[in-house]
Amino acid sequence: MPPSVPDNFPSTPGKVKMERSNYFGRFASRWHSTASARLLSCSAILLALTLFVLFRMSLYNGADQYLTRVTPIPQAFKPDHVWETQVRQSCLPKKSEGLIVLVTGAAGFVGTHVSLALKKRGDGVLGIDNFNSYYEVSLKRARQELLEKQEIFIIEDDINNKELLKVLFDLIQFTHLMHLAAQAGVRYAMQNPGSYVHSNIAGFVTLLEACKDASPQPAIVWASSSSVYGLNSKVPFSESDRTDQPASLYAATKKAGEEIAHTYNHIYGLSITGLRFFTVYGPWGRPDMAYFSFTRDILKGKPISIFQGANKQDLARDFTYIDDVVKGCMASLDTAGKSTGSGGKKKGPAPLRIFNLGNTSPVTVPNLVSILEKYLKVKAKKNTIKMPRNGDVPFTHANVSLAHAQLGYNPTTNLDVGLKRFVKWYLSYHGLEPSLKSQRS
Ligand SMILES: O=C(O)[C@H]1O[C@H](OP(=O)(O)OP(=O)(O)OC[C@H]2O[C@@H](n3ccc(=O)[nH]c3=O)[C@H](O)[C@@H]2O)[C@H](O)[C@@H](O)[C@@H]1O
Repeated sequence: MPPSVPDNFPSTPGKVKMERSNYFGRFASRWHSTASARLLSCSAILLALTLFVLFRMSLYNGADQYLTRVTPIPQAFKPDHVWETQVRQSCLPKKSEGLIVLVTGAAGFVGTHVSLALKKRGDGVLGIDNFNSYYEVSLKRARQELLEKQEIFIIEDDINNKELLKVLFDLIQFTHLMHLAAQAGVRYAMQNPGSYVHSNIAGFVTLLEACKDASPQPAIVWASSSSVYGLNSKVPFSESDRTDQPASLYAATKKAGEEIAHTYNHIYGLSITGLRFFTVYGPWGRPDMAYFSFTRDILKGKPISIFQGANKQDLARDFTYIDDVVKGCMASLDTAGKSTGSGGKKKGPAPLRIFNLGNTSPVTVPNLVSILEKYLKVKAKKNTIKMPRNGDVPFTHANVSLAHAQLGYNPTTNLDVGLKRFVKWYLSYHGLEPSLKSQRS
């Protein structure tokens, strides 16, 4: 709606305005002297009014479209008995002193693996995921099936639904929030920037608001990203290195998350641990990532593009295997100190931590492709092209000594071993190797 102008709104004083009104006065009085002129001026006013209304409507619709896509209005949430029972059962720990963890992005790659690991050791786990179509929803559904087999319930909703979160936090006293829901992908940020703001910033704040209001407040562990190091050229990347040069909007939203975490820790006493993941890969992985899309294209005989940096330098990533990352996540949950506030009030200082979870040995993209060729037993059709200016960084390399000292984090899977396991899963999942089909279940 156009903003209404109050009656007492001061008009711009001065000479120009006076002259304009006099001119229009004289002009109008001449025209209004005949009936036909009066008719003409009425039609002109009507036409102008119609055009103005149409113009405002088009503006409003445009904005509204944007708002509904990026910030859906929270739906009134009314839980029923069946829903409550599913939630309570899923949250029930199977061991004494078990954690009660809300996992966001539970149908995602890391979310699925962490949920299963928690459940396996007897913790209570509840998932939430909006099942968006950034990549194949069928893969997310297949992951959900895996979780359901282990009696893990996933609520299908958006983390921005604060009414749902209120009901949930009133119903269950979560000991921990494992926040893995995010708009991932470095390069997609140029196509759909709004989705990064929606999930990685607005969604995170909505969750933190729910956590700070809870009594007792849960401890929070969440996924930041190695991309926050951006154009940092000091290697390996340490947590104390500069992170003020993000190269993509994705990286900028993750960096914003780290600053937001500081604020909620400072004001409300929330215990918050951020984990900077380094290009996590493995079975049940993300189809938008290079190792996954290369596998698909190599098997289809389609050419793949290998990006190169300045001076034809190969790009390199500190590819980190999913099982190592899961261990880092579990250790972060186990060592997270308690939040100190309750009902929105801070009672004392709480831990605020940040850790690199990488592999410590970067591998170039051409090397990654060679390993895939070996296990797929197919030669790739390679196009080597200059890295597009789309937010990529030339290399990543983690220093994990802090995570090692405080979490006992110790990555043990190299890229060769990890990709062998990935290829085995990929072929089995897609029914490309009948003998492996039985292992899928
Ligand atoms: O660790 C991280 O912080 C990030 O890791 C990955 O981002 P990225 O490292 O770009 O992973 P891929 O998209 O799998 O790309 C890996 C490498 O392959 C290169 N690549 C990608 C695609 C392609 O067609 N060709 C190509 O050479 C990329 O430039 C990059 O060097 C994830 O996609 C992010 O969500 C995550 O936060």
